[in-house]
Amino acid sequence: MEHRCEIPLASLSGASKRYGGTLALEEVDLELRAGQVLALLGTNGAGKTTAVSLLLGLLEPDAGQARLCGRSPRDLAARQGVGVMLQSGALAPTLAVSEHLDLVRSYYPDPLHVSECVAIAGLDGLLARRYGTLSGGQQRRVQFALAICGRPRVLFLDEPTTGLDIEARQGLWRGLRALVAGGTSVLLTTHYLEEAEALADRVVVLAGGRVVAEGSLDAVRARVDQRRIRCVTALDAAEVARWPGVRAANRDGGRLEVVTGTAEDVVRRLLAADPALSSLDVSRAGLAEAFLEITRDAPMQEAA
Ligand SMILES: Nc1ncnc2c1ncn2[C@@H]1O[C@H](COP(=O)(O)OP(=O)(O)OP(=O)(O)O)[C@@H](O)[C@H]1O
Repeated sequence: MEHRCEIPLASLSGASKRYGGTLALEEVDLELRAGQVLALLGTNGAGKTTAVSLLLGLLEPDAGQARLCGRSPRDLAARQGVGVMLQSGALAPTLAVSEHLDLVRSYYPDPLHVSECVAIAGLDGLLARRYGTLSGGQQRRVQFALAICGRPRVLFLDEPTTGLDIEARQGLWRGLRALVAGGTSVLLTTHYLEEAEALADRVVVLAGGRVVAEGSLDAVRARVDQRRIRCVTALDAAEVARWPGVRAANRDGGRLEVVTGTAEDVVRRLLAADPALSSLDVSRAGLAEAFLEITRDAPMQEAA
């Protein structure tokens, strides 16, 4: 592999960024290491795009530091081998998809073959189409192809599957997994929690410009370690919701669904309270619940 760079491939240390009265990022630390897929999760306005912009040198931090391959992100050498797909991917509408691909491929010494780009990004039948005539989802796939066509060592994807239908989203995930298997490291931002669950080794959860959780998917889940209990019972949901350790209890037809951090205690109490209880199922709550739990108490910070 040519010129390997220092790890971490991308990092923020103590990075803060303010837009006028809004503190968009406050003392954020994060690292993307070789071989990783890091998902930056957060609700609208959490600071994800700002973090990516700092890492790419599109913005300068007010305090702290951004590094790309151990260098300033504004250093051309740092940006070599980096592929980028931002949210606002304005491309010439009158050029054909194949012309866009040829143009961007020409910037790189060893680009992917057009057929590889088509296969990875799902561009079958689109090469001859003018970019401006494509649907939003098709345009997103072209932007993805342009981000990967230079065989990037590091790929930044800012909400790559926003606007894609389920099939297209899963197609992009397959393409991304193929790249990762080939050695590409990825930092992606997403609102889609299942996207982080499907792709990422590590997650950083941002809320109000601060990192509120960081680690492996399992570690982030363990941080809130919740279980979902489902069962068929006549017990009253409102009453169960008041039991110690119960975060939520809701009824869905004949089934009761309980979210709790103390599953064993709650199961014991459910069985004692209703000997006729049946169809008991206990599962680990998904990242969605963990994420909501973590971000609930971290509102956006506005300066006075
Ligand atoms: N150019 C700007 N001028 C003023 N405020 C900005 C600017 N860009 C972002 N902000 C504010 O900074 C905060 C963080 O925005 P950012 O775009 O980084 O969040 P995000 O997590 O990417 O959100 P989304 O998921 O909606 O894209 C928000 O409150 C946003 O309104």
